[in-house]
Amino acid sequence: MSETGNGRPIPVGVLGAAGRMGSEVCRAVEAADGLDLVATVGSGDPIGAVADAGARVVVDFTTPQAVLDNVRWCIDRGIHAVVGTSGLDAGRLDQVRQRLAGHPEVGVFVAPNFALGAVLMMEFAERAARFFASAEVVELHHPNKLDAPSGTAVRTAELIGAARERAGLDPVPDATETALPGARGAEVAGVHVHSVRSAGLVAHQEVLFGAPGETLTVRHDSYDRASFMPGVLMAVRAVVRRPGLTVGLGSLLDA
Ligand SMILES: NC(=O)C1=CN([C@@H]2O[C@H](COP(=O)(O)OP(=O)(O)OC[C@H]3O[C@@H](n4cnc5c(N)ncnc54)[C@H](OP(=O)(O)O)[C@@H]3O)[C@@H](O)[C@H]2O)C=CC1
Ligand SMILES: O=C(O)C1=N[C@H](C(=O)O)C[C@H](O)C1
Repeated sequence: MSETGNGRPIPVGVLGAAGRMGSEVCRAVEAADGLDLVATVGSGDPIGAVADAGARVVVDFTTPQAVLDNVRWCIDRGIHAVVGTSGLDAGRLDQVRQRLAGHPEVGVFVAPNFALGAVLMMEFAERAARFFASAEVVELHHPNKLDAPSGTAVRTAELIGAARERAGLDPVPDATETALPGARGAEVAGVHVHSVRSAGLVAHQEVLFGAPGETLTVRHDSYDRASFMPGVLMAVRAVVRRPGLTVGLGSLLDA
């Protein structure tokens, strides 16, 4: 099946190919109709291999430190990018937008979480936010994760914070006067975010809402990295038809 309209499959390169996510993405691309895995790049390899191999889309699952340079490199060479790596905060996304301005034909697709259930969990949390005085996010991950809080938790807190602001809610009630450092977690957009790291976990998040007499818990669990693959493949197929920056998988689910 042709994904490009030219009768040929989309050539795909993967950055971070030896990592937990990168290796899963390589297997998923190889097994997917209409996609062709043409280059796999690890931390010791030259990124130029993806251009040499003719990749039209690059998937990046590297590190928060490496990702921005990788994305800029792709944009400058007219290669579309699908980015799952965390660490592209609002300021860094602005830098991506600026770079794209000089390459209007290129698409960059960034999603803090490619699991469809996690996307829905964020949407449900955003919808619930205005009805509850209290909101806290607890994210739980495997102990090899480099960043805390997770990109998903930061994005969720931002969505909740914005919804609370639109609704004119007061700050979350909290009488804490003394606390050990970190006891109340990190604060993102006025929402407390707690990070748990434990062997046995993959990627999990709970959003706890509270109002007088009731609580609502919205929870998502990724038990296996296979959970991220349908979203990654969806983004790879979409990005060739979507110039500019797209953030989040939500827009694809409604298409
Ligand atoms: N959006 C989503 O749905 C998801 C996002 N993530 C995010 O993806 C990222 C990767 O996670 P994970 O796979 O668990 O991490 P890993 O550490 O398992 O993999 C990262 C890989 O990238 C390699 N690497 C580092 N720098 C470069 C570079 N400049 N070029 C090419 N390869 C490089 C590393 O090599 P080496 O080890 O030699 O340094 C490593 O093999 C994280 O930021 C994580 O938060 C994870 C899961 C889902
Ligand atoms: O490092 C991980 O594993 C994950 N990272 C992403 C994040 O930071 O939100 C997505 C998912 O939580 C898995």
